[in-house]
Amino acid sequence: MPPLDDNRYLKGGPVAARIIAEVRAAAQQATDEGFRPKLVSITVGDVAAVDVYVRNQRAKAELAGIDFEERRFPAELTAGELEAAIHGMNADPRITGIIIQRPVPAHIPIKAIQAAVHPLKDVEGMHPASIGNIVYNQLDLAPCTAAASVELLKATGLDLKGLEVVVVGHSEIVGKPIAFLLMSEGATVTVCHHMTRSLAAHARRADALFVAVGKPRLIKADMVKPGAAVIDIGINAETLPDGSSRIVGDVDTESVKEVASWITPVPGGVGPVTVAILLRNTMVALNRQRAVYRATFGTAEATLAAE
Ligand SMILES: NC(=O)C1=CN([C@@H]2O[C@H](COP(=O)(O)OP(=O)(O)OC[C@H]3O[C@@H](n4cnc5c(N)ncnc54)[C@H](OP(=O)(O)O)[C@@H]3O)[C@@H](O)[C@H]2O)C=CC1
Ligand SMILES: Nc1nc(=O)c2c([nH]1)NC[C@@H]1CN(c3ccc(C(=O)N[C@@H](CCC(=O)O)C(=O)O)cc3)C=[N+]21
Repeated sequence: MPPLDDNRYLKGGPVAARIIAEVRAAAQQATDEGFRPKLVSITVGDVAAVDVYVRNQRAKAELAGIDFEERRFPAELTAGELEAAIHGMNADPRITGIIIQRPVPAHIPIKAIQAAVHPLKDVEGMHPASIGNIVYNQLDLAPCTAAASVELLKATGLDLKGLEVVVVGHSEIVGKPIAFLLMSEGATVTVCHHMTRSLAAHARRADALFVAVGKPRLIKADMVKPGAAVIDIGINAETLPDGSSRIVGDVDTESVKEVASWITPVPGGVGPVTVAILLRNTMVALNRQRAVYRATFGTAEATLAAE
């Protein structure tokens, strides 16, 4: 197997740019028709892991023509206060999408908070009703990182039907939805986690390996099948001996790139596509809200014309 050359790096930039261009056209059209998309990001407390994400959300939303507002709450906020703020946003017609940045402080029950977001404004697909849609093979609004990871695998041109895929990590927001999305596409999916007996034995069977654990260099070259596609979802801050810090993934890219046929770099891989999918989801949510307006206020003729 030849070592990976430069164009086998599965870069997120071009995939993200294509998605953002599509979102931009859709946002422009919706705005012209009187439905301006607006995404609100909720952060509770100071979380370094969220800062990069929110900064990129703001920058790309601006590029796509989507209004963006960041609402930062103090770490002492109670769950009740946060729920009340979310209910206010649900009822505000100017706000068309809401994302709750994770993690939130331990005293706030994240599941209850995600369920407080109205499903029609749930741009991250984390409301139980939204995540349930994925089980029913309705895939147009999936959790952003999971959808981004699958989008990158598709960019290899590999046929997902019958593809042997291993997902390492089974969190609700990343690993599990990846497994469901891939099952819907016809892949044969194995999910590994911290109790898996031989991670290496499973990982080595994979034609496509997804890694979402949060442990730098967990996946080494001897755990990867020659010619596989490796999607590295990890975003870990690493401090260098000189005191500076950088972002690394969960895969030992230096060694794995000698074995794999495709590998997503960190940074520059899944991250930028995650942001693009969030904006695409914002338009999916807006279109669902418009369908409700049409169904509620449209005359029969107008409803037919819009279809
Ligand atoms: N690129 C992006 O857009 C995003 C990147 N991330 C990054 O992805 C990574 C994972 O995030 P997230 O899913 O939220 O993290 P979680 O901590 O919620 O989940 C980690 C998962 O890894 C599993 N795990 C832990 N140790 C091992 C091990 N030794 N072998 C196999 N599995 C193990 C855990 O299993 P168990 O529960 O059984 O312990 C758990 O399912 C992080 O680095 C995060 O920063 C996250 C969101 C977005
Ligand atoms: N509800 C919720 N959903 C998330 O998806 C979520 C979250 N909370 N909390 C934090 C983590 C982390 N995360 C990132 C996404 C993109 C980049 C990103 O764009 N990274 C770029 C830029 C890196 C840089 O500028 O240094 C890259 O990897 O190339 C980073 C981090 C999403 N997360």
